[in-house]
Amino acid sequence: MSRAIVVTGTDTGVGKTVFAAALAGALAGAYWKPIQAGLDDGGDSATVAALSGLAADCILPEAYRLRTPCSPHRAAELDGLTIEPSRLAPPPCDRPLVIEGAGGALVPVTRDLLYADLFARWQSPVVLVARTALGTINHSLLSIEALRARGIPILGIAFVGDANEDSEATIAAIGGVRRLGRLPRLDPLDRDTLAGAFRANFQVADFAA
Ligand SMILES: Nc1ncnc2c1ncn2[C@@H]1O[C@H](COP(=O)(O)OP(=O)(O)OP(=O)(O)O)[C@@H](O)[C@H]1O
Ligand SMILES: C[C@H](N)[C@H](N)CCCCCC(=O)O
Ligand SMILES: [Mg+2]
Repeated sequence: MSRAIVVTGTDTGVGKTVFAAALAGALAGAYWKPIQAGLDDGGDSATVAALSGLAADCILPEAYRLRTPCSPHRAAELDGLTIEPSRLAPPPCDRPLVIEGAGGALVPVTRDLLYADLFARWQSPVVLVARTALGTINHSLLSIEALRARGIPILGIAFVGDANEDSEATIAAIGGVRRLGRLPRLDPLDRDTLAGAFRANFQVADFAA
């Protein structure tokens, strides 16, 4: 398999999907959401398809598509399904594969498996996506500690939101992680504005093998 990069976050709704779309597009890569919980808006894969400009065959099919927008372990139970961890190995792909979790790193996949446990198995570099808003220092440092405790390689932290120079620098310094960049709030948010913002605020080489 070619290189995979895992995108996790400090919380749900922090901007993982938007960041993943920008990254996958910039790398001319592929995208995989192993478990989609909540199908009303087509799910994160549909968002990435729209925002990245990648061809449909670069959006790999989810292993599980669950109806309820909640933690995957519970969404699976509500759908009467058992999530089989062996189906959650990254699929073969000849492009850089961007893999998005769900919520934060300690979200349960099943009642005895967390996303972070999967990341530890995969040993692919992880990008932590974090808000810049108040509260992010604590959420980011907790997430970094949880990843480190499991021996997960951290590529760096990507911020989303308005600039908050001190919080961003404080997290990078205390957490001992690289600040990869910050995606500003985009209005409108579309394929062109996202690609431009990624180019302006991140170095693609930081994500290359
Ligand atoms: N840079 C941005 N500019 C404007 N809107 C953004 C930006 N980043 C994220 N958003 C918006 O914030 C919301 C949450 O973002 P997103 O879906 O990427 O979060 P997530 O971390 O992937 O959540 P989940 O845990 O559900 O997968 C979405 O409505 C998205 O369009
Ligand atoms: C439904 C949501 N958009 C995500 N797909 C799943 C978020 C799970 C969060 C669980 C939690 O931390 O309480
Ligand atoms: Mg998402």
